[in-house]
Amino acid sequence: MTEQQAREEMVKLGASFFARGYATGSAGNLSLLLEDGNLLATPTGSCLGELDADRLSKVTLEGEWLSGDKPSKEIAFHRALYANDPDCKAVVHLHSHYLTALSCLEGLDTQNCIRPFTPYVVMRVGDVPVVPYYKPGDARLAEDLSRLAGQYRAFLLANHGPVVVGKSLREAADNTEELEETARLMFTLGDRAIRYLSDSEVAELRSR
Ligand SMILES: O=C(O)[C@@H](O)C(=O)COP(=O)(O)O
Ligand SMILES: [Zn+2]
Repeated sequence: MTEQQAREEMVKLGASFFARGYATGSAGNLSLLLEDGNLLATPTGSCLGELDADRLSKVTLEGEWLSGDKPSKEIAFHRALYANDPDCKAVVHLHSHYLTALSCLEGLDTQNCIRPFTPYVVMRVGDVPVVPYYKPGDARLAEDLSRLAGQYRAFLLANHGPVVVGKSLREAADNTEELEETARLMFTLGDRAIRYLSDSEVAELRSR
């Protein structure tokens, strides 16, 4: 994919998230690894529904701002994921409604906050660890994600929202949506008794 195609893909997916209510206001940020080894990221304060392909931020993996508008305040945690996960080619962070609601609950299993009850989330994402609460932009988000990177495809920032990696921005976006729909199902099911997938059913999905 050329840099221009990557820019257009980011604009298109940002607009799609926004149009369907997965992103609101200026919350959330996206990034992807360009073929030249640099990162393309959404500018800080930008609305995902109104990104401008020519004003997207270009930064090095070391964090030097090369061109475009000032990068997201979360660029450090995006960089931490690329640096520590060779399969990570794109990152999506949203404040999507149900995952953010989930991130505010007490007593989450911090190793995996989404106990599997449908197959697709296991097949596409797997376990989702919880990163403790730090204020947005805090360097500790990058430190914690550095340690978890490479072992997981998605993370839930406590009292904040999801962070999802992918081999492409499209894959990261699709997986974010799958997680958001799973969180929505959790709230829909509420206190009803759920038949969770058994360990062997989960293992079968993981070994495909
Ligand atoms: O929650 C926050 O403030 C950030 O994590 C965020 O979602 C938007 O920050 P920018 O990417 O700097 O606009
Ligand atoms: Zn955020």
